[in-house]
Amino acid sequence: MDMSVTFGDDSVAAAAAEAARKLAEEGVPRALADGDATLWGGEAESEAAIRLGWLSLPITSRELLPEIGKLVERVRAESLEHVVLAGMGGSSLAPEVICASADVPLTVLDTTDPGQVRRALADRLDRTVVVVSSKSGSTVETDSHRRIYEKAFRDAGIDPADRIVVVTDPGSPLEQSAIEAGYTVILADPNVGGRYSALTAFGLVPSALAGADVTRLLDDAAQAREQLGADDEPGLLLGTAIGSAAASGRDKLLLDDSLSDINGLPDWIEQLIAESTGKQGRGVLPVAGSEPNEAGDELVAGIDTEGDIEVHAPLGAQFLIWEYATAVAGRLLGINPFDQPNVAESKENTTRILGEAGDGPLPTGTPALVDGPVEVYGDLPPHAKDLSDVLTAVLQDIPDRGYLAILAYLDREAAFDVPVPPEASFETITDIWAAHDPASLQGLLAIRTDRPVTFGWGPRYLHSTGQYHKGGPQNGVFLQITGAVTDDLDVPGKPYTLGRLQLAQALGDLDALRQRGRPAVRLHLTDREAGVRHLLAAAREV
Ligand SMILES: O=P(O)(O)OC[C@H]1O[C@H](O)[C@H](O)[C@@H](O)[C@@H]1O
Repeated sequence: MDMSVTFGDDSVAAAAAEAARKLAEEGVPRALADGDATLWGGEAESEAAIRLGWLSLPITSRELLPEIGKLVERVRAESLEHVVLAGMGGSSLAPEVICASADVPLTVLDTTDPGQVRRALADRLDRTVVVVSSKSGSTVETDSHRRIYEKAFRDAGIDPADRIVVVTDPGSPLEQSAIEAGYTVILADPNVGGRYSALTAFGLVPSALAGADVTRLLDDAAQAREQLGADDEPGLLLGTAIGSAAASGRDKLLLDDSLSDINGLPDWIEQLIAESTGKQGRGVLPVAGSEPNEAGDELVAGIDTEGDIEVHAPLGAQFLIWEYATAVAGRLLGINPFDQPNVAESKENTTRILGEAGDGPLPTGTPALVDGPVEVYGDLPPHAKDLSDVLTAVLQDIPDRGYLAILAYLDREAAFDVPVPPEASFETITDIWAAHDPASLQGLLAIRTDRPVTFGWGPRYLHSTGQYHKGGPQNGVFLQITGAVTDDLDVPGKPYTLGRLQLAQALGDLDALRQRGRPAVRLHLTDREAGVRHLLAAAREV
């Protein structure tokens, strides 16, 4: 099995080797492989002591395989072929990449967009099994999905207990309610944090149900594990490369997987790196979905692809290598790589906003400008007369060494619903999709600045890069996009609809960013499809 970290940039290689040599002198690689919780300082120790279980998962998770095997058999016997995963951040990013790489279908719900959830509900409900995954058991999005599916099943005369599988930590409120409801419950290893949980039940259960070979994943990870602790091991070199580059100012980590057979790993790495390092005004900004632009603060990590650093390994091994690397980089950066101290800020704001609004409208404020189907909220320069001016102003606002984050609280799949001509070539079809996809904004704005431009779907990013946005360096500029909801969805047992929760989440994060003095503009699409087209057209004019 090819498993290596190599370097396309000699200076990065030299700095990584030097940092690795120093760590080896201190005995760090071995100590980390053995699960030493003291490596990140006294303040981090108590958390680290219950967060290093990922080091042994390639072995310990094998114990889950018989239980998972039985579940897969039952689900197959009942012809439940549509696997839906409700889970945020660490509870869905790994299964998403595992299934995409294995080319098996998995519907991931990590959204509060009513349209996106409705689409999943409308798809083969009679043959759907839903995995409700939440480590804490209290994540609002996942709780909402569970409630919505329970009702949908009941309305269709299906017993939810036959269709809902819960993955959670022992003792969580979800474990309790799931047992009471008679659901199948698979418990995860509580000594592993969400973003390190790819090889726990959180990664394995939905992936196995969808048809991925999870034994192979553990086998590949086990091979990577055998090397941990050695002085020239891939995870150590990757971690020292990332940590030493960041210390010398190359703290934007561009993730390039364009030549890899692994599908979508950057989205998983993004959470791992952003939540682990982005705190105390420090951190490494992961950038997924963007071309290298050779800015001085950029470091390109290629996954089976050329880069300043290149990581070659099968997926199971990639997980472990990146986790070990992140723990190493955390030590070099002087941060605790196992907490996420600023994620809660936006959640608390959302709860407050919903509570204060009661039944009334949410506090959206008044638009500073309206351009066709797009309302603009935020402080704009006086000369801004239309959307192109707004985008220009936003780009000009990015400080030296800063970045732009586009945050879209929209339906991630809406672009694929746009009708295409029956005889259209694949190229034409992808062009049509791109013309309706809010994510196209990333590329359109990236070519107009030498600063990194990131793109995140809300509320998904709140559980990933959201930590870095708030806890990392004070150099981000934020462009949030929200949209009018035409067909909302009730959240059974809750006073809000999904659409109202989605908007409150956007407003909650906007508040958290502004409270920290981060420049943030919100664009609201009063007609989503027309709004996206208008926005992309405006970006082309910048
Ligand atoms: O698995 P859950 O407890 O539902 O948590 C899902 C996600 O929520 C939080 O926002 C954390 O910051 C993430 O690290 C975590 O992966």
